[in-house]
Amino acid sequence: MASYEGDGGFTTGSYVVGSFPKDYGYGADDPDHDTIVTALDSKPRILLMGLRRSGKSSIQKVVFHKMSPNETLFLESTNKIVKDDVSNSSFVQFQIWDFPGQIDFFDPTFDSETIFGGCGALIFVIDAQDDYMEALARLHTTVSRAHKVNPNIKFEVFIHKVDGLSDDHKIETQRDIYQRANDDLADAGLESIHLSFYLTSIYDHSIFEAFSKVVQKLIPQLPILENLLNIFISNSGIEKAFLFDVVSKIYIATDSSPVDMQSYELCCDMIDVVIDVSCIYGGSEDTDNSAFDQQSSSIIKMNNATILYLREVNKFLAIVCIMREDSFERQGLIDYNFHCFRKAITEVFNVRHKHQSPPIPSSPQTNGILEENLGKT
Ligand SMILES: Nc1nc2c(ncn2[C@@H]2O[C@H](COP(=O)(O)OP(=O)(O)OP(=O)(O)O)[C@@H](O)[C@H]2O)c(=O)[nH]1
Repeated sequence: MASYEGDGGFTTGSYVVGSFPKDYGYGADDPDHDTIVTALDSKPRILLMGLRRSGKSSIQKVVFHKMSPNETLFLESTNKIVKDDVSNSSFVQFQIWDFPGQIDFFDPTFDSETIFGGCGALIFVIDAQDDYMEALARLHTTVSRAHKVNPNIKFEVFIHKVDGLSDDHKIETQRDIYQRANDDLADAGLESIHLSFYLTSIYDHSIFEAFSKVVQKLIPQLPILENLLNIFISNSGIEKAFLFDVVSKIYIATDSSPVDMQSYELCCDMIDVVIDVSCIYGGSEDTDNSAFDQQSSSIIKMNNATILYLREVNKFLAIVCIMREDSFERQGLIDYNFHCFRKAITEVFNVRHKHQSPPIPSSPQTNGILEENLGKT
């Protein structure tokens, strides 16, 4: 068990951005972890589709396997469906299926019932640096086919590789793709299908942010998590809090104040720093115990009177909070509230686990306990 309480030394602009170790150093088993692992037992699928070389495999490798963006240059073309179960290493209990670019829906061996049937979200990747007319035609075929089989699928369009475009060009491309894709659907009488669009690149945090939003739509407990985060931050003097899936750096929930990309990036960088420092200095030499566990926490003081505070929620989840330095003077209160928050989260997933059914839509009891406890401190 190790606890890293960093203090000072880090300033905005000078913090180290480390890479996540591939061999993630978790150790002692977390009692809550099994509950949470099985909580999302239905394991919906996320399908990654798009033309050849649009960047599907790169996205999957960068987000879930810590591959550095430059290494994706050497990825070979995918020739068959690659099914990746990320549930062993991540809170995100989904299977990601990476499809070859040249897949043919009219091939009799393509079993659309099975493929689209259990699918939660379909991510269609469009290479924004290339001519996208063919991709739009393929998007239309894919969406109409998938919707016919399973009308509950969420359709997510990643306008990808936007690192090569100027800001104006990005906006213009997004507008054009949005217009054309929706016009095609309207012409086919499918205007009821909703497409969500994201500008993404593996060379910055946009791909993690977009994936976060895709995953959040598939977490039935999201409104409760948001509610708990709102209560937690408003009673603790915290400005913003993200609940992170540590391995993928996807945020599975945040409070209801708007997300500003810079804050998200800062929190992602903090996770990298903490894991790197913990793995180097946190483990004890004579045991296999992990460097990073439930006791781990970190405080980074920035040179603009802002504090980043990270606490481990369980083996997969960490909360990262942003607050003013003076709010942190009451660290005892924040820590106490954090314990209430952690307990409430565990309860939320326990309910799901026990009843094997969707969670209670709002959880007045859980919130009540938390509020009461928060009030007492
Ligand atoms: N500039 C830029 N290049 C990217 C990005 N994402 C992926 N690439 C590059 O795009 C190329 C193709 O990526 P892949 O991930 O192999 O594409 P794919 O869609 O899986 O291709 P298939 O397996 O043939 O269907 C690689 O050289 C990647 O490095 C991005 O965000 N920006």
